[in-house]
Amino acid sequence: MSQARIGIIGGSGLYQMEGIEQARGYELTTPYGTPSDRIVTGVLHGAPVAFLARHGRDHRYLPSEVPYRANIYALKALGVRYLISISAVGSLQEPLRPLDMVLPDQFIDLTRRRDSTFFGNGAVAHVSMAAPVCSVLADVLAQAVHDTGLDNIQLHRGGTYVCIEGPAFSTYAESQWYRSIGGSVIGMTNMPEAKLAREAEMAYATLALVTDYDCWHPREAHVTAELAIANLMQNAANAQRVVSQAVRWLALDWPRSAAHDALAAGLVTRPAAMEPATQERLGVLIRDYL
Ligand SMILES: CSC[C@H]1O[C@H](OP(=O)(O)O)[C@H](O)[C@@H]1O
Ligand SMILES: Nc1ncnc2[nH]cnc12
Repeated sequence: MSQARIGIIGGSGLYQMEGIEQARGYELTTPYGTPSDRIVTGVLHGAPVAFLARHGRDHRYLPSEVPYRANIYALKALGVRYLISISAVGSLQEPLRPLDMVLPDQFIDLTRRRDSTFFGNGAVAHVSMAAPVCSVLADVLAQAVHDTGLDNIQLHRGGTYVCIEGPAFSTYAESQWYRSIGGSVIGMTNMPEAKLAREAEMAYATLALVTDYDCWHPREAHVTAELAIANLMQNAANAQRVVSQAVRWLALDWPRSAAHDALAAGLVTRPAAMEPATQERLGVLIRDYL
């Protein structure tokens, strides 16, 4: 199987990645089920990458239905160590305007019915999520936005992504509450994705594309899926240019990330003490600790 060190997960409106050479599709199955779609590996700007459409290329999975564990496991099996997530988000703060880009550095997980760990069944791990985004990867993305010279697009470094269960958008009262607890942007997918990426020891960062003002703003239209996807489409080409520049930077020196050793401090159960079936299920995730 080809090795891809950089993973790219495309969200709503971004179902394929332009410019991947020597492209090859993998239909994988994992101990955690089947990923959202085939994974396309190849070479982007000289770097080995793997692309996956989070909701499937025909957008068939609700945020609650996305097989997050299978997605991350399959990317890990392909060799991914850096994971760039691209997501449509609503803005919870006036200065974050539709068509702006945001690199969130925190998450508030308000999801309720998703599998958010690979562990369990005789294997315990508690990874740190104090700094859920890899700052090195976020720096690379920021540099890439700068290099790409997107003059009319503003980039905001940092901010808190509030992840709701969905699929309905928020009520006005909820939207105001998320603002009051410090939310910058809102979406439905980055949790548990970011937690699972940390368990899989991948450096994770989200390039968030603002599509709307959710429903709190006194003068702006309330979000609809149509509005969000239309605005995302306007920005999809820009996002692809940013990602393709970022992978070029990453491949220059493959920077180390604290996330690459997340299980060194997080894994509580010694792999030798795990049942063989549990060891096998965790597979590539604990390979370095056997
Ligand atoms: C179609 S708008 C709502 C939808 O878009 C975002 O998904 P993604 O992060 O995959 O771009 C949001 O979280 C919702 O799933
Ligand atoms: N307002 C919003 N709420 C949740 N997810 C979103 N994705 C894009 N806009 C959103």
